[in-house]
Amino acid sequence: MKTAAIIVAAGRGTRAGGGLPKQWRPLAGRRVADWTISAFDAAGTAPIVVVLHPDDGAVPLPAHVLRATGGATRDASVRAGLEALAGDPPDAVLIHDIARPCVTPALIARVTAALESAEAAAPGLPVSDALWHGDRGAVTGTQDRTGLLAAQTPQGFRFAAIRAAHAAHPGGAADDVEVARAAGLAVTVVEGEADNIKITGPGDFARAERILRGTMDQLPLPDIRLGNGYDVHAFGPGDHVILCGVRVDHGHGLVGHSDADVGMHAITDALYGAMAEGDIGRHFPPTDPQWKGAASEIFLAHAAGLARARGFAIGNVDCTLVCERPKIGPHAIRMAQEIARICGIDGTRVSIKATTSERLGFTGREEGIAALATATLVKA
Ligand SMILES: Nc1ccn([C@@H]2O[C@H](COP(=O)(O)OP(=O)(O)OP(=O)(O)O)[C@@H](O)[C@H]2O)c(=O)n1
Ligand SMILES: C[C@](O)(CO)[C@H](O)COP(=O)(O)O
Repeated sequence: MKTAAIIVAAGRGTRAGGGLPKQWRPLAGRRVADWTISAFDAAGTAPIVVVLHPDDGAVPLPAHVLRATGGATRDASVRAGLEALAGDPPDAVLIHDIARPCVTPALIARVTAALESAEAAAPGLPVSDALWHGDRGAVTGTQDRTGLLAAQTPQGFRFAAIRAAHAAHPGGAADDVEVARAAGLAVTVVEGEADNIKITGPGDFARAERILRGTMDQLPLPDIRLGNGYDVHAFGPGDHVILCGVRVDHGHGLVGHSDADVGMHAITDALYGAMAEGDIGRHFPPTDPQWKGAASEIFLAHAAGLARARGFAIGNVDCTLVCERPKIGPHAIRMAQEIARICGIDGTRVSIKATTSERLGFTGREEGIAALATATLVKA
């Protein structure tokens, strides 16, 4: 069943105060809105429509999120979200307040699952406090709480049914369950979550922050590995060198069993090192004639593939080439692009730089080139 989400975000958050509408205020390191949207991403709900106030049209949102312009009331904003989806209608839709950033993917999944057999489903929690009527600071009566539930979002519906229900409703509903019931839809109650609070007043930010930070503490730490690599190749006869996959004209070539790409070898060894998998020599023995003159891309692609197979993403690669000549600067960007292509990562994660050794040592005497590399591997 294709289940979309409408996240209503066109309110001004007047009760929360603070100058900025509450959905754009910071909370535990990101905006309130980012927490809410990422919970739906984590639950695999797509597409997601965020309904914005006309003044917020330019607010940054993740690229995959659809935008709609809301109205003067919550139900008008929901209708705008429904119309934004109507061109390519989903089977079902979850309607959620952006002001509930502590919603969990598990709750979203419960509501979604309930829609397999119900025309509408929404989270509710039995009211656990006693209820009073009050007037000007005085209790004027009590209210029996038997059968009372506190209503939460996301509230889920078959798309065509809730669109028709909203079209027929005169407006002024507290939530979409009220609209659905007015149209005669049966609504199944799904167990809500006490932490799925709606940020309403100024004090709710601290409470939501405590909830979210608690969630973050329970997340397993990412598995981060760091590897280094070092390689040297001597100059020999020739008219070019291959460095990080790029041919560079030079008065000498580099001597080696393979194409002698010293930079790519150092990077490959950094990846193997991060996995405690030895070095190139272990995987591609120099005594094996099949690797004679081989393009070093084969080695790097193997190390990157092994990392992927073990569930690691390459976080970044940093390589320093040590030589007086050839000059690396004019080729560094192309080298980084080539390494990124072979590793299957974004070019911004690769750095290729160079230094001379101030004419000292074998690199200073231009007898060869050395390369050092560092790479990180990350498993979430
Ligand atoms: N015209 C409106 C009013 C409300 N909402 C959304 O409906 C949700 C629940 O509303 P509420 O918590 O009352 O938010 P605000 O209207 O922003 O708050 P306030 O009443 O304090 O101004 C929020 O995600 C809010 O952005 C909306 O999309 N369009
Ligand atoms: C939709 C809702 O969050 C369900 O509890 C609630 O009705 C929104 O209330 P508000 O009056 O817009 O704050």
